[in-house]
Amino acid sequence: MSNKTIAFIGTGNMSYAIIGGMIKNGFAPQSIIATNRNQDKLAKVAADFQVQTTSDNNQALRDADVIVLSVKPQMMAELCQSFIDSGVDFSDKLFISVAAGITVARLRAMLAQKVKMVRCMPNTPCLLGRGVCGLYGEDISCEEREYVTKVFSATGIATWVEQESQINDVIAVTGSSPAYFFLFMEAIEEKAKALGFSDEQARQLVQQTALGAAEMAVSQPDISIAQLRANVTSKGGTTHAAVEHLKSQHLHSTVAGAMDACIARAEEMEQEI
Ligand SMILES: NC(=O)C1=CN([C@@H]2O[C@H](COP(=O)(O)OP(=O)(O)OC[C@H]3O[C@@H](n4cnc5c(N)ncnc54)[C@H](O)[C@@H]3O)[C@@H](O)[C@H]2O)C=CC1
Ligand SMILES: O=C(O)[C@@H]1CCC=N1
Repeated sequence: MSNKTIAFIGTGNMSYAIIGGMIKNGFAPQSIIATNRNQDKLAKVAADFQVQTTSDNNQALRDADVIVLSVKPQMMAELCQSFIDSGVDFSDKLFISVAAGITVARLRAMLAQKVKMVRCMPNTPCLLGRGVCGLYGEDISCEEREYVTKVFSATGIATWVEQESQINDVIAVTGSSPAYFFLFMEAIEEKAKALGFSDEQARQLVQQTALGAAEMAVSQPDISIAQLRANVTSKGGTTHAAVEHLKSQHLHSTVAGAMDACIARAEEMEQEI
């Protein structure tokens, strides 16, 4: 299975990141096909990673053993219908969907076949090999599970969940959460500029601090994140004042509410799409 060809159908932000992680971690470019309707996007992925590219999804469907469905959820039904219309026999292919809010049952209905199916919930740091992917599979062999684990381990941490509903929890915890961190960084950057730092300084200061904080957590797994925060917080000092303000504004419940909203939206999409 590890010699298989894998095709990414709709290579936008997310698939570009997964392909980048795979290439960085030793997957052969010739074993990867990227498709897109947009020629500029195909040219970029070809130039950056030397993978095969085509705007012909049906050709990719025919040539690959593993098909990664990575268009926006709203485009999925149309894409699946085009596969059916192509006449290509895809009954024995392994499908992987990275789409939020579309269940295995719905994907199989769209493809009009009970295909082997994995749902994967990745995040964009896959590009750097620092991603997290939640995985859930139905009717896949041990060998296929191993292959999928190998692909997504190349992009960071890959973890299987037992229940499909847990994929929505993964979206809230890791799929969408890079955006929460970026939003926090944006807020600090904006205030740094208001305090008079240049755009370049503000960007450098915020990104280096975010990186440093993340590396502190990663390099000291025995120290809780709460303790790392406490270590910055001198009694009666400046950080204490800042943290108390954030707490008074209900930061924890705001974040929990955001994650609940994320899950609720995924559940809503499951009904809509
Ligand atoms: N961006 C993210 O952080 C994450 C995205 N996802 C999922 O990944 C999927 C893709 O999201 P993004 O990459 O952000 O979107 P995107 O819009 O960047 O990429 C989708 C690409 O598909 C292309 N496309 C659309 N229809 C096509 C067709 N019929 N044939 C060939 N190409 C076609 C578009 O030109 C576009 O470049 C979504 O289903 C989303 O739920 C999952 C986890 C994280
Ligand atoms: O916003 C979205 O719907 C996708 C899924 C997780 C991250 N981006």
